[in-house]
Amino acid sequence: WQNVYIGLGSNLSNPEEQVLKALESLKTLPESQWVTHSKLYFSRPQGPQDQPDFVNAVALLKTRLSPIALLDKLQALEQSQGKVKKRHWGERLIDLDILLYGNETLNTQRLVIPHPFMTERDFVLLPLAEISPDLTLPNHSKIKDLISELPEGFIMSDQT
Ligand SMILES: CC1(C)Nc2nc(N)[nH]c(=O)c2N=C1O
Repeated sequence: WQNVYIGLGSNLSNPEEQVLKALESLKTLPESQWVTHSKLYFSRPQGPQDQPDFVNAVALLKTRLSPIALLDKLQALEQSQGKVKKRHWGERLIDLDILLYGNETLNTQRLVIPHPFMTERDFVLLPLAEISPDLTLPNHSKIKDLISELPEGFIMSDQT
């Protein structure tokens, strides 16, 4: 079994509900075991600012699915939830990203693991640190150190 961390994000159509719904559907993935999920984090958009605030979370599962098989399942979940992605880095109904897959690295057209932008995203690093404070990345960088090196924060609040 491999530990896999999934990043969730939404900023359309009641984002909190979209993230909670996606968390429930992650529990139904085949060949996988649900472990835990972070609180929900509310943040200003990173990148294009002309879009609504985001709700983000991170889930931890154990899976026997290969990275690509998992990606296919996550993309199917996004579609079934009604993923509406108008423009690149624009608003979206739900995003499910593979952040980490065990200690593996992958660089293919469809999938790059660890997620290429995760190290400069507080809305990924903070929920990750909440569920796995001592996590280190395949390149041996520690989540705690990455958090201390972050530029200004986007997080406004997390779910109390
Ligand atoms: C548009 C872009 C880059 N910015 C984001 N900004 C925040 N706060 N949360 C996200 O999930 C997110 N996702 C993105 O893809």
